Amino acid sequence: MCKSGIHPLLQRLPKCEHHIHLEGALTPQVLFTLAAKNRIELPTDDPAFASPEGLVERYREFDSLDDFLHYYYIGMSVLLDAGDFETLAWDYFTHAAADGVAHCEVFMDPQAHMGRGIGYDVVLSGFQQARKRAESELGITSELIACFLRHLPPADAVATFEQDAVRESFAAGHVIGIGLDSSEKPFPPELFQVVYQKGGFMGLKRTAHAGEEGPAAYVRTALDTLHVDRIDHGVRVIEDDALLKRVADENILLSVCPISNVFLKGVQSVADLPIRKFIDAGVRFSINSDDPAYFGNNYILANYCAVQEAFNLTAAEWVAICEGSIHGSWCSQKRKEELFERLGSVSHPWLHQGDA
Ligand SMILES: Nc1ncnc2[nH]cnc12
Ligand SMILES: [Zn+2]
Repeated sequence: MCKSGIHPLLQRLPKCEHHIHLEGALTPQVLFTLAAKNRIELPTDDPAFASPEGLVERYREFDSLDDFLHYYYIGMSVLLDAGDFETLAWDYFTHAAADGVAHCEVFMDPQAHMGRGIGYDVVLSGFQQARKRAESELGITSELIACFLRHLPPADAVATFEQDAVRESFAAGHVIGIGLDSSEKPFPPELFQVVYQKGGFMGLKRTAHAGEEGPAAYVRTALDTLHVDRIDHGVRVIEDDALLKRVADENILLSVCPISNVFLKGVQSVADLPIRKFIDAGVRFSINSDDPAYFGNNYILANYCAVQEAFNLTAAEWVAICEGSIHGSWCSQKRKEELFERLGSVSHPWLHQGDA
């Protein structure tokens, strides 16, 4: 909870989350519980793995994206059966519900599981089970996005895309889009043109991490060569005026993750992010948690609060951010209309009483 007078509004806003890696919702507690259940031996040469508290401490001092990813990939080694994936996703959905998420579009990393012998169907069925339950018990709608890992060869992404189970999940609409994540700097987006072209032929939605640690130029090549509909992070677009204008003109949504950027040392503090500049330039963006279990257990509302404490936005500006998040979502038009209606009823009194 933040000290802002508009905290109750922030809590109640019907939020759309577009940038959350389900594997990044694996808390140290759940990690240890699943490791014990599945008899997975955690690394013995790293004292951080001695206890959940040790991991909590270690997660406070990541010095880069790659330092975090090292722990992220070890962490997911405890996920074996469909129930484990369901447990993980359900844990995220309950936090999301508490924070006022109405709709979310969640990432998964199939190659990271298939590469250690876990079937795509196992991963998918666990996540699907949790999604169904989230809709019926929590009223949260969701979509699933399969990310390709940019530290693996582009041919690996293509081979994964071509697997029958993967193609079937796209064709059936169980997975509506593709993304690109993992280590950014040495792996520019254009390396992955072939798999994105295949995604385009299948009518999939497309997004890619770009401009997190990598340069603004990666945002441009993601747009030009991968034909993405949105950009994950994208904060370094601020270094290129022409590109910033293009992102605004083309209504490209940036899925910004403020607390993640601080934990991974992209910026020193949330106040260093270009939030005010994005608003002034008419850039559409949403605010997201990225890997909440690794970044201080800060889910979406904590990210909204961190932005509010740094930028002291008005109620009208928050409503505009939420409107942009709904417009930029990949849900049905009918669902968007429901979300707009909820936003209108929540925001109405605030917009008429001015900012507290
Ligand atoms: N913030 C991030 N950037 C790139 N890849 C990721 N995978 C999980 N979180 C990520
Ligand atoms: Zn991410």
